Amino acid sequence: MPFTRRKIAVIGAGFTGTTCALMIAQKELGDVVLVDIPSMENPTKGKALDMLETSPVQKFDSNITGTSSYEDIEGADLIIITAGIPRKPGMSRDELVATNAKIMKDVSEQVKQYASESYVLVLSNPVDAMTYVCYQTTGFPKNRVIGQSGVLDTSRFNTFVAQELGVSVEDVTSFVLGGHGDSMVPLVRYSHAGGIPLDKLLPQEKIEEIVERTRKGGGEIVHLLGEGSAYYAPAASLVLMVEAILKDKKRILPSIAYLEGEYGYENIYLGVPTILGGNGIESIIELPLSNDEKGQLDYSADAVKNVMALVDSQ
Ligand SMILES: NC(=O)C1=CN([C@@H]2O[C@H](COP(=O)(O)OP(=O)(O)OC[C@H]3O[C@@H](n4cnc5c(N)ncnc54)[C@H](O)[C@@H]3O)[C@@H](O)[C@H]2O)C=CC1
Ligand SMILES: O=C([O-])CC(=O)C(=O)O
Repeated sequence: MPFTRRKIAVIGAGFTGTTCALMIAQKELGDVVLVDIPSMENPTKGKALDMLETSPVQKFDSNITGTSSYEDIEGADLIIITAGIPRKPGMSRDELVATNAKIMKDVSEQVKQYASESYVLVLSNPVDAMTYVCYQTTGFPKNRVIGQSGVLDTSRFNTFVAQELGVSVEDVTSFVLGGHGDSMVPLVRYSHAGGIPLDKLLPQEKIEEIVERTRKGGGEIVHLLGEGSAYYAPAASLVLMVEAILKDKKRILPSIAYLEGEYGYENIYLGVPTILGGNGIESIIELPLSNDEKGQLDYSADAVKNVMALVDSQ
């Protein structure tokens, strides 16, 4: 059998979707099909063509097409769902739940119909609950329905740490657990720069400032933009996860995963450390947590459960 190219569908051709599509093509991870609603068909085709026309300059051979027809995602290996509305300044992500749950359900039905073997990465907010909607609607196994939050939240944390220390971002590693909201749990105890624990390098109050800024990192960008929300770092985070899966890299990355007993939680999608590889979420890593860390994670899990209950009651 000849080798074939990977097919990656990006649903939602807005800021995050298009940025992600271009990054995927630049890395030649596969051919990209960008999908949006019928009234956006021409702009979606136009964005795809414009991106494709960068390929001779940027030297990539991935194809990029735009469509509003779900038949075009037929047989996709991987689906990225960014469809939905972003929040406005002053809003929480959870306030998007009613509108975006409907969109997520519609999109997930199409994914189930046309790409039943695909791996799905969800970005739309409130992302923990939207990943749950996608899981329920597609009926796909839990290792194939994955949400993105922790790679982005960790990237923000690492950015602030590197800035504060005046060192390379490449040397900073950390973990952020929990829901993608202001109650997320940056795990300072598991954060290092050059292998040195963070609390040996920065005073406690500086670390607390960074934790707080990370928790509100999405809101900081929403406020600065005035309209819409972050898209460069979210798209880059998605692409890291795409690469981990399509190249079977077995990366240790935070993912929003369906928990069935891990960390003491049942039937909830929550951000936890995972091994991401060719089979999606291949396993969940259970880190030992202090009482304080577990208390913070419980609080965050409760916040996610409340939003999941809203989608269950819709
Ligand atoms: N989980 C995370 O870390 C992050 C989540 N987000 C979320 O991602 C979502 C998208 O954000 P942006 O791309 O900035 O928004 P955007 O408004 O630029 O793009 C969303 C696109 O979805 C499309 N859309 C709406 N309904 C659709 C449907 N039924 N089928 C296909 N497409 C549909 C819209 O026409 C629009 O083009 C938002 O909900 C935002 O809050 C954004 C950044 C980070
Ligand atoms: O803040 C938002 O609404 C978008 C998002 O999830 C993020 O940038 O973390």
